[in-house]
Amino acid sequence: MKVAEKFVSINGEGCRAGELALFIRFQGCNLSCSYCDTAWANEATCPYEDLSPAELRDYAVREGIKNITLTGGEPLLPEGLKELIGLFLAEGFHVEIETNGAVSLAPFCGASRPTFTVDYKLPDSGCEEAMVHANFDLLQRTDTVKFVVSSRRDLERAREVVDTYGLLFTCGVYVSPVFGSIEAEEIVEFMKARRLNGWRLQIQMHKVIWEPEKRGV
Ligand SMILES: C[S@@+](CC[C@H](N)C(=O)[O-])C[C@H]1O[C@@H](n2cnc3c(N)ncnc32)[C@H](O)[C@@H]1O
Ligand SMILES: Nc1nc2[nH]cc(C(=O)O)c2c(=O)[nH]1
Ligand code: SF4
Ligand SMILES: [Mg+2]
Repeated sequence: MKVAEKFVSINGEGCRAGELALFIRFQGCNLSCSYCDTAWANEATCPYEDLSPAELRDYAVREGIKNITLTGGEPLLPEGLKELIGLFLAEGFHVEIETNGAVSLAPFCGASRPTFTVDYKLPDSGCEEAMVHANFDLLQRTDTVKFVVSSRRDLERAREVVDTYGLLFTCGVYVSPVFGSIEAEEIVEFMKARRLNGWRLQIQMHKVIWEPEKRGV
């Protein structure tokens, strides 16, 4: 499996934000979002370590961090992912997957499954047409749909998607600014004006703690 970077940090996003997590970032992605902050990991020329699922399991056991976040790139693409998830779950790790909404979750939703944070790519990302809406039927209370917004237009579309698919009844709903593109205050005003109960604003904590471009944190 092509691993672009692996590191221990605090999780800057998601339902376990602020907790320690071990990150595995896979190389390669099937989308090209306008705002992607890890475009470097999507390049075919990006240096990577080639590690087997068993090697990654052994690495995680050595590190001794209970939360594992699989990200990328797009983490649902690499061959061997199902095996890797199985090995991590068998060791008792909490496995969270940050996925882009453009890959079916179905193969990874057996009896024992990871937690998913599914991005819904909004109009300003340029990738909305790739969204797999059937994924919404597979989500559980412990999963999250995350909307990364750049504009008022994105916010309006996020609201439409949440209502159309009844997301507040099935999973968590998070909204997060494209870093530097929209003021968090504008998102809060939108939430207040529309009385968006149950929505949760999230700021990428690692970009506040470290330089926004810093890797490995
Ligand atoms: C780099 S992506 C990797 C996982 C997967 N490809 C995805 O898009 O969910 C991890 C998370 O970072 C978010 N992200 C990427 N660039 C961002 C930016 N400039 N500002 C805020 N969030 C960003 C994505 O929307 C996604 O939720
Ligand atoms: N600290 C930290 N937390 C994160 N949570 C999700 C991340 C990601 O890039 O998917 C990320 C990341 O890159 N760094
Ligand atoms: S799907 Fe994720 S990794 Fe791929 S381009 Fe979009 S934000 Fe970047
Ligand atoms: Mg990131």
